[in-house]
Amino acid sequence: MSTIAVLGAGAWGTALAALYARGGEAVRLWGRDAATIAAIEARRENPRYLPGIALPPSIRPTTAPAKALAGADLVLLVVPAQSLGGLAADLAEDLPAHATLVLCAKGIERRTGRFMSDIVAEVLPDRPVGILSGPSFASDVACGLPTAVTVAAKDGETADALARGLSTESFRCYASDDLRGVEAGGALKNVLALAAGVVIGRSLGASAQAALVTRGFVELRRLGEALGGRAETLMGLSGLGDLILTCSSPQSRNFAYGAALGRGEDLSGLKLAEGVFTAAIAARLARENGIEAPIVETVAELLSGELSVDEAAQRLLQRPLKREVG
Ligand SMILES: NC(=O)c1ccc[n+]([C@@H]2O[C@H](COP(=O)([O-])OP(=O)(O)OC[C@H]3O[C@@H](n4cnc5c(N)ncnc54)[C@H](O)[C@@H]3O)[C@@H](O)[C@H]2O)c1
Ligand SMILES: O=P(O)(O)OC[C@H](O)CO
Repeated sequence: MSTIAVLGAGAWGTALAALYARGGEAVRLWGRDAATIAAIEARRENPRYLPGIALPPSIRPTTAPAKALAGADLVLLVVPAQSLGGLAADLAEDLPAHATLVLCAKGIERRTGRFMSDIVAEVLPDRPVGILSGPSFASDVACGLPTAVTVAAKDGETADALARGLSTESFRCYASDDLRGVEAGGALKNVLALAAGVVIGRSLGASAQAALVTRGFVELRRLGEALGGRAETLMGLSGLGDLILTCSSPQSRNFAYGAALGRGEDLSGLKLAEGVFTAAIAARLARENGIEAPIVETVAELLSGELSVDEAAQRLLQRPLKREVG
């Protein structure tokens, strides 16, 4: 049995806590929001982020980081990408020396262009670090529905050990030593899910959706490779797999955000959509690396208000014709 500290009591942190508590691990769940933690303690439910899903009684919720971290073998960092650097710095003193960190956010730090593993390597150097990414909606995982994801680490042995430690009967983890490929796939698919949502919200049709997702995948692969990932990783669960999931389901918050944008609705009050924070920095990284990424760039300009939805669609359709491959 492992002792697992889950840091971040939003939808994904709560789902992972439920998954591992049901699997018999000792799980502590830390959150900064006292009302959410109190509700989990009292009602065995996270009413704000995962309403209606019963949580195992063995989860130990807390607002005290030191309590969550004491004696933990595995520490799952499950806050949004833009908050990871601050959280890692705050927790440095309480982290057990031997604990392996598992980074669960999908994004790129917009101010610096750093991926999640870069942030942690700088703030908490010399720690064993893994990335967990792949097609996995929090509510599915919290309910025990099956899926498969990728767990990556810089070296294959650490990745294999993490994949064994993090797999359960319903949650199948494949190991990878391509850390950058796995985190690039997870971050970039969010930007493309926004675009797919816009297509559906603007009623442009299922044909346009399939075309956009296919060309979006070309961009994900090109840019992911330019940033250091491997093509076969980007074609795996954390790239193509998660792209398929989030570009086809309104259950995806990124897709839902794009759909609301496409319908011209008020966007305030929507749930976390990581692609909103990643789009501009991904477009900048593409430009800096000489990578053609018209969909990613168009999403960034749409979000910044430089383009309307109809102008964005026209711009993509009117690009010069070219060969599909090469
Ligand atoms: N929800 C999913 O289905 C899912 C699945 C896989 C990966 N992820 C990724 O996990 C990450 C977290 O997503 P989520 O769904 O849990 O989001 P969420 O909006 O449901 O919850 C975010 C949580 O982080 C907390 N938080 C935010 N900033 C913080 C800070 N500075 N310090 C401490 N806590 C902070 C919030 O209070 C909240 O509890 C994202 O990068 C997301 O892409 C989500
Ligand atoms: O709801 P989304 O769009 O953040 O997607 C959640 C997960 O990343 C799906 O794998």
